[in-house]
Amino acid sequence: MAPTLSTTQFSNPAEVTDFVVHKGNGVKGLSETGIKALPDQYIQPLEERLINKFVNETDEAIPVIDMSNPDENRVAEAVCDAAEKWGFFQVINHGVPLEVLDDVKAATHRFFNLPVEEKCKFTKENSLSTTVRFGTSFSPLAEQALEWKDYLSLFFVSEAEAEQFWPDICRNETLEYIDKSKKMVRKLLEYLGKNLNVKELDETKESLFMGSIRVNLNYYPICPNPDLTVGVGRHSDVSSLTILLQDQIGGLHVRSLASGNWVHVPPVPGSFVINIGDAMQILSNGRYKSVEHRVLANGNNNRISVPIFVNPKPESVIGPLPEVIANGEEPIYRDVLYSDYVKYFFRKAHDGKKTVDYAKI
Ligand SMILES: COc1cc(/C=C/C(=O)SCCNC(=O)CCNC(=O)[C@H](O)C(C)(C)COP(=O)(O)OP(=O)(O)OC[C@H]2O[C@@H](n3cnc4c(N)ncnc43)[C@H](O)[C@@H]2OP(=O)(O)O)ccc1O
Ligand SMILES: O=C(O)CCC(=O)C(=O)O
Ligand SMILES: [Fe+2]
Repeated sequence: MAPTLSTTQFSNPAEVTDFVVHKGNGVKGLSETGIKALPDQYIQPLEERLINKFVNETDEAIPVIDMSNPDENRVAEAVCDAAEKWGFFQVINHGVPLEVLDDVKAATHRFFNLPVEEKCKFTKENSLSTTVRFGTSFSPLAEQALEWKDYLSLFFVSEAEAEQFWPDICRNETLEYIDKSKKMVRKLLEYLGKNLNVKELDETKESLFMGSIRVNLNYYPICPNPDLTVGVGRHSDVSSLTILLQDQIGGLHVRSLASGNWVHVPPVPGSFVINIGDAMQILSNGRYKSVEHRVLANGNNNRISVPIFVNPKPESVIGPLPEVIANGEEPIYRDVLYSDYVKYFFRKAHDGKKTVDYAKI
């Protein structure tokens, strides 16, 4: 007979929520109890789970771009083309030392392997800074069905602030990861900007495109019934650009704009997955696409990923760039305060591409 919740240490779903969300054990703690059946609150509606029906592993793949190609115009063209047609691509030979990537992955494992009392120092309730937050799922109080993921979210204010508030066990590696990725991020934004008639990344444009940085350390533990739930539900990022480091396990899927199929993003050692976020979609007046993506849960392996969300400053007003509108295009988005946009995103469950409607005219 299949095990049920009543055959585990939990006698009802509320006890599970208390253990995972309120006591801070996360889904990692739940997975490590040896739980054999997925608790009810993790069961996603059918339409959110039937991913395999729409996955096309062979015909479609997001572009892989070699950033070391000496023909820089070709690289820029490939980046802009992928941003318009896919909203997603992978980069190899990007100049970020592989050691930095290995170190931040190891630091992620170290953080999640801390005892629960240590991790709990960084929950929303306990954290000494609003820039540091350890949590689970996405927005547990707003969600009908929870997601099988724990995270540590770190908003960069300054080295001194990080020194004071970020967890010791992963601070230096995360700061180094941000620092060493900046050159690549600037290059990508320069390519994307030029194609929108933005001549240079001056102070104003820098603040709009890359005025704030958030890094999440994501942990997806082994799941008892991966087909019934998700690691991360369908969403688009609210960033301008996301730089994602994933390990070798796989599970990230992207919605193809051409076919509507879900396309797997295969792990490529030493690469980054790059995606356009909502802020860039809005700034480019819809030219670059912020595309739906999701992460499957996994029944055999723990998985980690480390996205850097490159964002406008919270106090920036974002709307279609004057350089884009100058060509006579009708703006399809209004001006919105970026922090309002992000709050709107965080206060509801993942809902595919609906956040961007907040800024639609
Ligand atoms: C977690 O799983 C995720 C996350 C993601 C993330 C994708 C992204 O694209 S993240 C990039 C977001 N951009 C920025 O952070 C830069 C701009 N930042 C800001 O404007 C502000 O820092 C702020 C995020 C709006 C927070 O401002 P603050 O004044 O402190 O507002 P609060 O009232 O504290 O928060 C508002 C609301 O959001 C919730 N929240 C805040 N931070 C986080 C966080 N890091 N993770 C999850 N939720 C967060 C907070 O709880 C508040 O909601 P309440 O209901 O509690 O009021 C993609 C996919 C994922 O699965
Ligand atoms: O873990 C992944 O591969 C993607 C995570 C993600 O989409 C996010 O954190 O926004
Ligand atoms: Fe995402």
